[in-house]
Amino acid sequence: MILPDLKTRIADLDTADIARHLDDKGWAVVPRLLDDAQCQALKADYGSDGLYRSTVHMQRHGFGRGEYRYFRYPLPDPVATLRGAFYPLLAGIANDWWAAMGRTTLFPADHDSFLAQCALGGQSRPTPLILRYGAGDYNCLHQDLYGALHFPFQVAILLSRPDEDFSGGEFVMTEQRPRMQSRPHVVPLGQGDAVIFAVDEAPRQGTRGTYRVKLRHGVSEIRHGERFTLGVIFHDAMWDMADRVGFEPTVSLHPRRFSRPLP
Ligand SMILES: O=C(O)CCC(=O)C(=O)O
Ligand SMILES: [Fe+2]
Repeated sequence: MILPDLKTRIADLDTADIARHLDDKGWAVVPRLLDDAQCQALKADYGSDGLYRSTVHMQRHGFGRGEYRYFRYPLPDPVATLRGAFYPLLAGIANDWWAAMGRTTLFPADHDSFLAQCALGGQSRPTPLILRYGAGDYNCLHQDLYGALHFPFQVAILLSRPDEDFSGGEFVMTEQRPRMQSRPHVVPLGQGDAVIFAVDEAPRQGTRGTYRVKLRHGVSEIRHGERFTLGVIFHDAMWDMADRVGFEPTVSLHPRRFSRPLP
C-alpha cells in the first residue's frame, strides 16, 4: 500500500534547500514528517515478530546498548512509502556528491532499479529497521554499510517525544576531517522529525579543491524512559546479521585531495 499524502509531502520537499543543508553539514532535518498516530503505530508494531527478519542486541556485538529489528520484505507502510519516495528526491544530490568526489558510477532515478543493482552484487536483504532504547542505552558511532554498494544518504525518524517519553538520547554525528580535529554535530529532533544524513563520506570545498570528510552517527545515552527510531537505509545488505562499520581508524584520514571535474 502506498500512502498518497506521505508520498506527496516528500515529493514536494524543497530539494535545493535539503541539498544546501547536506552540503553544509552532512545532515538535514524535515520537521513533523510522521504524525503522532503513525509514530504510535510503528512503536506498537515493534512486538509483531512476523514483520522482522532479525533482532540485534547491541551489547552482544559491542555496538552500544539497546535493541533493533530489521524489517523483512515486503516492507510495511509507512516504511515502504518512505523508502520509495525519498530515494528519487535524494538520487540527484547523491549523483552530485559522487561527481564531486571523483566517482563515476551513477545512481538510477528510481529505487527499484537501485535495488536491482544491489541484488546483482549479492545485496538483497532489507535494511530498514526500528531501534528501541531504554534508560542507560546508547548507540555507538557507526556507519550502516552492508556491502560494497551503498547509497550516500539515509533517513532516521524519531518516533518518541523528547523530554516526555525520554530524556538524553540525542542523535549525534562526528565528521572526521583530513589533518584536522573531528567536528561534532548534535541534531535536534522532535517526534516525527526525519533527519537525512550522510552514510559515509561527504565532499567539502577547500581552498585547494574538494576534499572528503567521513561521517559516523550514533545516539548519546538515554537518561530516562524509552526512545524509538525508524531507520530507512536505501541499499540492501549482503550479510545476515547486524554488520555495520564503526571502528575509528588508528591513523588520520588520507587527505585524498582532488578537484571537481570540469563541466
Ligand atoms: O536511534 C537513532 O536515532 C539512530 C538510528 C540509526 O543508527 C539508524 O537509523 O541507522
Ligand atoms: Fe545507524
